[in-house]
Amino acid sequence: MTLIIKNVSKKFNDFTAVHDVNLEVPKSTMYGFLGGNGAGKTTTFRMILGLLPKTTGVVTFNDEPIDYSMTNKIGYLPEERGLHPKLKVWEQVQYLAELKGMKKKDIATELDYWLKRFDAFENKEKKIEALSKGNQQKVQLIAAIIHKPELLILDEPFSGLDPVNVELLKLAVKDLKEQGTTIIFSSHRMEHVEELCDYICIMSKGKAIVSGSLDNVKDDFGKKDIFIEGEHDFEFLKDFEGVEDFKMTKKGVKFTISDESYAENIYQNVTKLGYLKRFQVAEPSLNDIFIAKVGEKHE
Ligand SMILES: Nc1ncnc2c1ncn2[C@@H]1O[C@H](COP(=O)(O)OP(=O)(O)OP(=O)(O)O)[C@@H](O)[C@H]1O
Repeated sequence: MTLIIKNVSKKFNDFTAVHDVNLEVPKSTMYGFLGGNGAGKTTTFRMILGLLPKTTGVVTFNDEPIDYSMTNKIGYLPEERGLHPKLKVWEQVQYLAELKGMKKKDIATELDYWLKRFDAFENKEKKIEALSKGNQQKVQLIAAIIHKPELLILDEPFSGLDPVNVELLKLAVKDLKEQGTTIIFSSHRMEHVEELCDYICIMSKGKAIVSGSLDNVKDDFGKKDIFIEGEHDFEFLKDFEGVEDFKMTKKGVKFTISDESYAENIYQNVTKLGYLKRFQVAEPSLNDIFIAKVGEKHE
């Protein structure tokens, strides 16, 4: 395991913002953090980075505690974007990259590469304050990745980006992962996490209530979605054993079964009706899991 988070907790006065979080993040994987507002994601990230005093627990990266000596190996996109409004884009990135130990010549080459890749090369000479919010975010993101970090932590990297830029960013993080970077990011958008991540953690009220590989999380959840489409009345399926969350759709029905073993009986009954355009047993979506888990009580 590259990053190990053991028994990590943080209190702000009497309020427990993060409670006993334990996670293992393998090298060169993407780990997605989901959770409602105030769930504890940013606090966890800040603890991983050693930015919060008076925390309990242990965080190691490649078997060493994370401290200042590791700064060149780590990239961080904080939730609160912190760029200097009066600096030009290249000056800002150069300043931050030099702090990470890069040489001016390498910074210039890498900056041009990333600005072009993020379709923002024309902003190189502009002041930060003259850029839109999304374009400022791209600059901060470049500053987080320009030194090719081994560990990259991105706090809501997709927020505020238009769909074209979301795609550019997705491709970039996928490439970084392929090249060996271990990436953690938070998002409120389930579909981004579902598409990109090998591992997920759902936080609720400071606790990691679900964590592990996406496949295991889906298997453990157990439930499956069934989609049926055709020109028949499917209403009778509502009363079948194991059927939950029954919903009529424009083309048929969608519901959940509490275990895949219920699918066969449903299939046999529904095929008696005649031609079907669709009968699909699908993995639960992350959205289904999130709603089911975060909706439950976690004491
Ligand atoms: N410096 C602080 N002092 C007091 N309370 C804090 C501090 N920082 C965070 N908190 C509290 O800790 C809890 C967790 O906050 P955190 O920012 O980690 O949540 P989050 O999951 O990142 O939320 P969001 O999705 O809204 O960004 C919240 O209730 C927040 O108000």
